[in-house]
This record gives sequence, C-alpha cells and structure tokens, in this order.
Amino acid sequence: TPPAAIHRRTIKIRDAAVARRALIDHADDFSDRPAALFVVPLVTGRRRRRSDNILSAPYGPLWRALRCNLTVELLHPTRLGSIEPLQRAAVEALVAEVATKARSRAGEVVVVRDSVRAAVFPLVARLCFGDGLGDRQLLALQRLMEDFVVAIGKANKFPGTSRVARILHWVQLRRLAAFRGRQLECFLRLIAARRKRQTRRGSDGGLIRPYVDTLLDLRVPCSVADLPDDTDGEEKEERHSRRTLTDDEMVSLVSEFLGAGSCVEWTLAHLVIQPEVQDKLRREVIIDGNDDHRRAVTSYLAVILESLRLHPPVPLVMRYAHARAALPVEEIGISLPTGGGRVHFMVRDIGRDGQTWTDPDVFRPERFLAGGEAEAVGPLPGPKEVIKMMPFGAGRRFCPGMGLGMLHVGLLVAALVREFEWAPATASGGGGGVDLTERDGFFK
Ligand code: HEM
Repeated sequence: TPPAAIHRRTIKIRDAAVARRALIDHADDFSDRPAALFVVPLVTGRRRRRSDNILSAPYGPLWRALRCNLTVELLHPTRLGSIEPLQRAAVEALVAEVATKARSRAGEVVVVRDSVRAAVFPLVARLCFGDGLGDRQLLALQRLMEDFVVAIGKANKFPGTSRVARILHWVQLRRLAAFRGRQLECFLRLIAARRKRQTRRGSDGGLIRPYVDTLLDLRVPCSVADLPDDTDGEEKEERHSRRTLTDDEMVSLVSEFLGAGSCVEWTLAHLVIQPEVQDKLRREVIIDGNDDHRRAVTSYLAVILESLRLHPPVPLVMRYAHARAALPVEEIGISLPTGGGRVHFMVRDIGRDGQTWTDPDVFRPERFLAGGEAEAVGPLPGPKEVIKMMPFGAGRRFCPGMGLGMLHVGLLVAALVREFEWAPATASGGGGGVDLTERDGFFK
C-alpha cells in the first residue's frame, strides 16, 4: 500500500520512514501548521484579528519569540526547580484524595480520573496565573478547559451526511465557537489581575514567575502590517521592531498552555489490568528510594513510554506543506496537490505499526528496557534516528513541554503505585472491569 493516502484533501501519513523524511530531513518544508488547525478558528480574537499561539503561529520570527519565551522563561530546568513545592503539593493532594475516597467507600469503585485531574490542573493553572489562584477560580478554569477539549473532539469528527447529522454538527461548531468568548472573559480577568499586580509592586513574591507574567513582559518582532491602520508614518517606523502581545494573543497562548495533554489515566489503566507489571514497578520504586519522587521517575520511564506509544494524548501531528518546485516529493514519499496541502502524521498508527513493533497492541514496557526491541527509543526521535514513535511530534515543532509532561506523569504514577494497590472494579463493587475505549476528545 502507498505510504500516503489522500482523504478529503488531507494527506495522512502512517509510515514512520516518510514521517522522518518529511519532518526531520525536509524540515524547511514541513515546519508550518495549517492556517486553520481546527474546524472553527480558535485563535481568532476580537474584531476577527488572528491571534496566534505557539501551535498556530507560522514558522518564523513570531513563532520563534513565543516558543523561546516558553522554553527559556518557564520550562528551563533552572526555572522549573522552583516549582518543586507545587509539584509535591499536587502529589500529596492526589494521594490524600484517593486515600479518603478508598476509606470512605471501602470495597467500592474509586474513580481515579477525577482525582488525577483535580490534582494536576491546579499545578498547571498556578504555573500559568501564579500561586494566588483560589479554589473557586481553579474549579471554573478546569471546567472551562475540560468542556473545551471534549467539544473539540466532537466537532472534529467527520459529520454524517444526513440532515440531522448536519444540524448536530452545526450545533457543536456553534458551541465550540462560544468557548472562545467564555475563555476571553475568564482569562482576561485573570490576566488583568496579574497586570495590576505587576505595576503595583513588581514581583508578588510568589514561588514562581507565572507564564502570564512572562507574556506581559514579552516583546515580539512586529511587522508594519501588524500595526493599526491609523498609526502615523513616524510612529510606524519607531514601533516597527518590537511590540507587546495583544490581549487576544495572550488568551490563545494561555488556552494552549492550560490544554496540554497527560497520559496518567492510560498508564494506570494498564497497570490495573496487568498486576504483574504493577507489582514489579512498586518493588522498584520502593527499593529506589520512596522519598524521592524524582529518582523514581527513571524506573518508570519504560512504563510511561509504552503508555505514550499506545495512547498518545495528541493522536496526530499537523503540517501544511507548500509545494515548491524544488521539493523532492518522490524522494520524501508524499505527493502534494498543486500549491501545497495539509499533511497529518498519524502518531497513534505509527506507534502501533506491526512492521516496527512486535504485538503492537499489547502493553509491554519491557520493550524499552535493556535488550528489548525499543531499548534505544526515547520520547522524541533524534535528528539521526529512525522514527518508531513520536508522541511529542518530531522536527522543529516538537512539543516544548515534553520534559515537564514526562516529569508530571512520572511523579503522579510513581506516587499512586507506591501508596496503593490497584485492582479492576468488580461488578459487586459497582464497576465492570477496565474499559479501554478512547474518549470522544481530540486530545485523548
Ligand atoms: C504528556 C504530555 C504532552 C504531550 C503528549 C504533548 C504532545 C504534543 C504534540 C504531539 C505536539 C505537536 C508536535 C509537532 O507538531 O511536531 C505538541 C506541541 C506543543 N505542545 Fe505539547 N504535549 C504535552 C505536554 C505539553 C505541555 C506540558 C506543554 C506546555 C507547558 C505543551 C506545549 C506545547 C506547545 C506550545 C506546542 C506547540 C509547539 C510548536 O509549534 O512549536 N505540551 N505537544
């Protein structure tokens, strides 16, 4: 079968070798994303101005400035050291909540998903808006983001052709568009509070310098076209080099930050079904030093990688390739329509390719251990490596949150396995085993 199949003008790539040639070897041509990432333009601000975030920005100076700000000002190891207390608090809150639920409902089903989200979200939200967020604000933000992710997943599904299907789809699209309005309202209030705080007394003495503060301080390259039409010539000249971010851009950036994925639930689900893997892990984490969450992460790497291989939270990576005359399409293995086209790299299918992986649908973390078929495989394909999986993407636009994402999953899974023994819900306890059906979200 050909490596690339054309479906509704989108080219879908399931072949890892083609993905490697495009995303890494020909990165110059595969570093842009499609102008419309989703079915409705989620980065359109007020007065219909495009308000890009890192994900949507075209490859160029604005993208570089936004990405550099995130990686240097927030995700750099020297900055992340200061969030250790927040991480410890999240782990402790999760353990305490699960323990309370398990005690009060002895013998009954404990729904871990809600506890995991309740523990992780405050951490991410405080990284974004500072540690002064109250419980009510956190809950409202969490609801907003969860509803949003589910709505994107539903709206992205191919609509049926019947009248009812079309009406249902239209309703979903309207609902999705309405989220932008709700996000604007909610995020702008919180951004305004940070701005006020900054002008009043500089740093608020909090544990961390939140993402929003870095965005308020950021100056991005500006083209004359970015300036309002009524800016006069001299002013245009002066302001041409750097500008602050607009409120709408900040909303897009915050939304992207708060919506980042995680795979704790999937990892735990597999550990529940496979008690032997769970026991092995527990022994390792206890021997490895149970008071140091960070060290424990190393021994969990194989389990997390296997979980990301089978259930990548972002199941496809999007690019827009401009068909240049010199682009060696034959050599890459993608035939682009005239003028260029949208290319989707199917991350989930690549991770489950039967030609690369033995028993691709089986959860078997040992593959990643010494002597296993994926001994040398990590979360990100290196510039000289063959792609076997790409849960964080590949090439110039790979996920900048990879380190933080892996760390958080490791910390939470380590704590959950160290503190509790997990078993499938029984029918008598109100459950029915473990259901591995993927939810109706774009981010799984
Ligand atoms: C387990 C957790 C996560 C997974 C699996 C994940 C996955 C991904 C994937 C597949 C992409 C697209 C990469 C590509 O196109 O090549 C991406 C992009 C991105 N991710 Fe993540 N992500 C995670 C966590 C995070 C976190 C914690 C952050 C923020 C702190 C983050 C911020 C971003 C941004 C800003 C982009 C766009 C990068 C660009 O276009 O330059 N992600 N992520």
